[in-house]
Amino acid sequence: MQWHSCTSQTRSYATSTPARIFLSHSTNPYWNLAYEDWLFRKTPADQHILLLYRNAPCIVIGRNQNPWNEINLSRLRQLRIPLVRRRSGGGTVYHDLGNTNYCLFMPRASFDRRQGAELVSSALNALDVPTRVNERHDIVCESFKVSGSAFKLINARAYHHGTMLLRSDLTSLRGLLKAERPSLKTKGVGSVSSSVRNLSEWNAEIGHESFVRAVAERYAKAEDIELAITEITEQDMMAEEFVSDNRAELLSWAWVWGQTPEFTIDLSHQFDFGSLSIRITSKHALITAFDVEQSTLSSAILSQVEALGQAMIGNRYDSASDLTKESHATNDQIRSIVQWLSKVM
Ligand SMILES: Nc1ncnc2c1ncn2[C@@H]1O[C@H](COP(=O)(O)OP(=O)(O)OP(=O)(O)O)[C@@H](O)[C@H]1O
Repeated sequence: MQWHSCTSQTRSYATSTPARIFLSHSTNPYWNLAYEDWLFRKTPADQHILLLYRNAPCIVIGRNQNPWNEINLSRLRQLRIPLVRRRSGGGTVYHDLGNTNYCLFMPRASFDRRQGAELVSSALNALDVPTRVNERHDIVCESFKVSGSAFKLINARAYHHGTMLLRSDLTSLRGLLKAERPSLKTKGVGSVSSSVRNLSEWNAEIGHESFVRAVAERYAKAEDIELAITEITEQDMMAEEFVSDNRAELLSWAWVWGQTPEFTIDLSHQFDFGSLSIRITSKHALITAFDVEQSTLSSAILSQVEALGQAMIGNRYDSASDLTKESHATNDQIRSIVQWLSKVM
């Protein structure tokens, strides 16, 4: 048995498996997240690992979040940016090649919510960027958020992963994330919106390579290992059946949308011909109820609205707008209601 001592932390522990550092060359979020989960579940429980990766533009939501509450979905579709649901909790973040992610794996017994962020922040301080870790365990620079963190703990294992805004497209970031909709009630987790900045504002030279190098060096020192980075390609990932299966699950509708916690949405509108308030309930992203709460519509129109609502039950919430568009409404009033619904749902 070997003892690893930490030079920069107070932690000291016994391990039989030396710490390792991996750098992914894939920029595909599904492969990277699947590989991250493989490292979490399939490496020895006592092993400390650092994984670094970055993704092509995508939005990554937390395991228990509601995409309709977090994202400007029409903009996401317009920009053809994928929506990815990760396995850890926490909020919604934007990724692109200007954002590098780190993931620190460890035995649960050595897990500490702050330590990982402190390590990354001290690596940045060595690059002359004045970062610090705030009370939410986010890394901030002055008062601006530059990194967000999430954690996962299962049995004897834990990880802490985080983003790092080096030179991301902040206009896309802001345009794709949206304020929560007060009319949508959910048991899911809401994001905590912050003012974000890129680290390039403090260090014009900083980029993926220099960040990777600085964090890897700091980690090697803390773990008392030689600095050796194992580079991983998509081919390496594909060779592991667990990773391929995991990636397929991350791509599935059942995971991306179907994991959405139950929610209700209250929608009201004043039309020229009367008012309508409805409540739609959704479970596993399927419509489970459509209730008219209040209406001053004529009884003929109201019964058509109710029939439309009944037809929507059992359908995916994300296909409801198509369904309403497809309804062959011959009546102008119904057509207006259908158009309104397809816009606001
Ligand atoms: N790549 C990013 N890095 C840092 N902050 C971001 C990024 N993208 C978006 N943000 C900001 O972070 C907010 C979400 O923060 P929240 O604390 O809810 O999630 P998080 O737990 O930090 O996310 P993660 O777990 O992925 O790090 C967004 O509303 C936005 O203001």
